[in-house]
Amino acid sequence: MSDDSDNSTPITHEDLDIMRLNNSDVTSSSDVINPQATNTINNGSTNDNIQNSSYSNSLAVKTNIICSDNQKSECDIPSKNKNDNESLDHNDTAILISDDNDSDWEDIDDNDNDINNDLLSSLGNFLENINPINDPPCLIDDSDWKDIDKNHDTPLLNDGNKLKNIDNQSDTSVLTDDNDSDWVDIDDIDGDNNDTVLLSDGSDSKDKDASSNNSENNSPIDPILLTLNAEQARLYFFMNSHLGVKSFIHEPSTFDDNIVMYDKNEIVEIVDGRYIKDKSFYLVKWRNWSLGFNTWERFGSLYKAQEHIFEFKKKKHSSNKSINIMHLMLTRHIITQLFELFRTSNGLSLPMISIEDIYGFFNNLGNGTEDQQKLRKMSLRSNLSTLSLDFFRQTQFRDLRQWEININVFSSKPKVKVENNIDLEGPPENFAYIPNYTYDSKIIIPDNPPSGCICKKNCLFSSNCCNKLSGEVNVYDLEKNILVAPDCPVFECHENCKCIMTNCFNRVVQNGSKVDVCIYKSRFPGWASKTCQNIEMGQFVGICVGEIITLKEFNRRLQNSLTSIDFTWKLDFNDANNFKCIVDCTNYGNFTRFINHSCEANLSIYHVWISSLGTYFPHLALFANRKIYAGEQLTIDYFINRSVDSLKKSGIKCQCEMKNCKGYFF
Ligand SMILES: C[S@@+](CC[C@H](N)C(=O)[O-])C[C@H]1O[C@@H](n2cnc3c(N)ncnc32)[C@H](O)[C@@H]1O
Repeated sequence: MSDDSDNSTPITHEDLDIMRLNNSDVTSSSDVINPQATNTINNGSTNDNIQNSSYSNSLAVKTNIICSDNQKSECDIPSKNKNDNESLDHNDTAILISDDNDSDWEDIDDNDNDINNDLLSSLGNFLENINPINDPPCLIDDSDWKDIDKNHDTPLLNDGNKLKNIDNQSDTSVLTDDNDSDWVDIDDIDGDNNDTVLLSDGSDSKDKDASSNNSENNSPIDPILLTLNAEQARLYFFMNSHLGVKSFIHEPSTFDDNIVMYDKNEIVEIVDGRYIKDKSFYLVKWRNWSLGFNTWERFGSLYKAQEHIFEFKKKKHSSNKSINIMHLMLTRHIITQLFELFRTSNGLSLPMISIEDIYGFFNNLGNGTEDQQKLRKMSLRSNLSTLSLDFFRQTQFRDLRQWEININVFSSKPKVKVENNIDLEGPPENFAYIPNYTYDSKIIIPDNPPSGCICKKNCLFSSNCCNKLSGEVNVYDLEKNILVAPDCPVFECHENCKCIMTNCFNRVVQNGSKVDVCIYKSRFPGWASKTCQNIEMGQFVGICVGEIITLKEFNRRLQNSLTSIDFTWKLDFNDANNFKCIVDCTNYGNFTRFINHSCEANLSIYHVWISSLGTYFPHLALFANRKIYAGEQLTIDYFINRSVDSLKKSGIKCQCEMKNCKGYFF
């Protein structure tokens, strides 16, 4: 591999200046590419890879968990496939059924009666029994929350000490002032712990009957209910309507004696804020934690991060999205502990907790010694948090599973799996999986190459073949692995060649990749791609597809924050200053869009021409530059020609963790 090769690299900050200078009208380009538009529908693709939380039979909730805040383990090991022969049709409605040991996706509209009919009928009864007029909705909708920006809004606490126990006895609460943001005494002597009902006006209503009229009654039924299976719906309803559960949101964490106070440097920003019965909650985006770890935290926990709250209030962009009580049961601290505690090599394995068990806890909360009561409360809190996590985990599985099905509709082979055993994030938003380049009508790509080779057979050792343009007799070996270096252009045979298409040794990229891959969540840096099988050195792995856009369009997107240089590739070859188009993978792409950078990458980018010889429109094809083993993360060197000094300018730390890491990213 030549050091001075200038293979396609992501757009860099330096490039941006060049592009702005070069930003002449490129829309009239007559260069052409001919994407292989073979969108084969992959019926019956079953992907067993998405792991479900598997329940054990026992109620095995652990409390007093001592874990570090950082997740140490990362599940990069490819998960075991279950031997499930049953296929889901794309038209089938899939739901998740939990059984003793495992959870499988089942076809609920098949005829084989293998669904748990009791669950379905109880779901039916449950949904029928919700009377939108008389019954309270399951969700705490926005009417429960006040605008946090009013003048009487949360005053910031003056003194962190106030967050400690105020009477050195069993009280867990702190109170600050009359107006706002106060922690309620959860073990006060008047015994009204379970009395509090959350009302839209913020006032308490003691011992209110769940079915009586109140201001929540006019809220519509949350549509999420209609997407749940019976168990999920039962849990969802229980958690969001049980008065005892609601009262728990007033309590400081019972995992710890003291409130967990996060450091301001752990926080990127506050993205949302709500009031619930005079308590302030803020949705936090954590540094080095992905969106799947955004959590609602109480003001007290954010005491040391008040400047982020100021920033948030300045922006005043509180969203009106509904949240439910289960979100409030899951602080980052708790999610981290539960992930640490229940992680297996295949994902999370959460214990089975029934609603009846929870009732048992509630009924016995006041019994026994003080220590026993405290322990029960901690166990209850732990159980409620685990139930909440399991709920979100299951809805996450459903969403990821749907994404996986959608992806495989477009790829006949290989199968692309999707996995997230790291956090609660679902499929990336605003991203569509595509099998090939996409571009609008401004970009004209002729697809009829003027001439082809006249080889009689398979183009092996033929000095008159298209591959001669590459300067080599053979670009690919007998196994169809690449022989040349990345700085060598590759010209494959095409439709105007005389060779026998099925036997030709000079057609590899156009026939597609044979590698099964997995898009998965890694601890750092977010989504990634890995291989599910061994890959030979030189083997073709995939093409970087996305939207082909002009420089003008690219600049427009950049200015409007519609794209980022991190997700774009220049379509240049050996001339970084001479390119007309860019591949933007921000919103459209395939698994290559999730490939992270490594200073010792295992994939190299090649420029491959097939039906179009237009200079500016090569395919960006990825080939293995060494043997890659099943389960290994796939990586590209984004900055192959960049010096450490030029990378340093960005100040962004590279997270590839390789021995020869250049240290910086972009
Ligand atoms: C093409 S995307 C790769 C997928 C990305 N990890 C995600 O979650 O969508 C490139 C982005 O991933 C992150 N990234 C990839 N490799 C990295 C590395 N070695 N060090 C730090 N960040 C990296 C950066 O945020 C970069 O903007």
